[in-house]
Amino acid sequence: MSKIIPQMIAEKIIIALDVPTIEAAFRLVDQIPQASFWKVGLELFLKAGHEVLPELKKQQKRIFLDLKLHDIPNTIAAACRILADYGVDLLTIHTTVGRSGLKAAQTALKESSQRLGIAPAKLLGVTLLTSFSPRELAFDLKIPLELPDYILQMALLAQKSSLDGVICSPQEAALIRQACGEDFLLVCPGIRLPSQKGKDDQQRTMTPQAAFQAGANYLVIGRPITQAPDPAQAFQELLTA
Ligand SMILES: O=C(O)c1cc(=O)[nH]c(=O)n1[C@@H]1O[C@H](COP(=O)(O)O)[C@@H](O)[C@H]1O
Repeated sequence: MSKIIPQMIAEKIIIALDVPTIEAAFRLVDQIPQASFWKVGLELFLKAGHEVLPELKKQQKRIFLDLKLHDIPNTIAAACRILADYGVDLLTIHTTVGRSGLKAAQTALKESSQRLGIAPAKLLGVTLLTSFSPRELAFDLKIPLELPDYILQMALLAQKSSLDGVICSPQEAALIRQACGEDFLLVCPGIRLPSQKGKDDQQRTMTPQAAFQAGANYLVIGRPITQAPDPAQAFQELLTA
């Protein structure tokens, strides 16, 4: 029988609701009552964001709204003013929008939340998607930096632009933690057990334990839990492995 994971660890796991319907989303939420932090990404947001987000809040779940914004500063700021209404806990933007776009997003979020009298979402910059390999960075994107150095530069840009933290693979967490300090939030997708490695689009992965040891504050886990025959059991097993 698997061990029950301590609540303190369970609260640091964000489960990705990458499902196409509101019914499928709340089936998962009901199946794993110990999970308190859920991620709504593009798929579910586009289908039913205006229903899912208020319902998650009603159930007192914490919410990571992962829309990975990427646009010019004026458009991003306008989107952030609208998104602030949802009162989510975390929100993502691509760090490659650059310093003015990152600052515009953070300012718009803070001003709108203040107006609404709610805590602003913490804004996280996506450094480099965990589905990228070093080879793709060099040969497809033609970035003339080693992958860890590129990601470090993106994290430093996010920090200089007043973001609260970044999304990075756990493989880069220790490097970013050392450069950006203890208060900078590191949220890490790309979580796989050794037996699950190399079976899908995730390229830069680590186990949950190793990711926490590397300095991650939160882990984002999707398919290893949501596509398992028994999601609640998979949640327990992943964190006690
Ligand atoms: O921003 C994200 O959450 C994200 C960034 C990234 O670099 N890689 C990444 O996988 N994600 C998200 O994290 C989740 C990972 O899901 P699984 O690969 O199924 O565990 C997905 O919802 C992705 O959209």
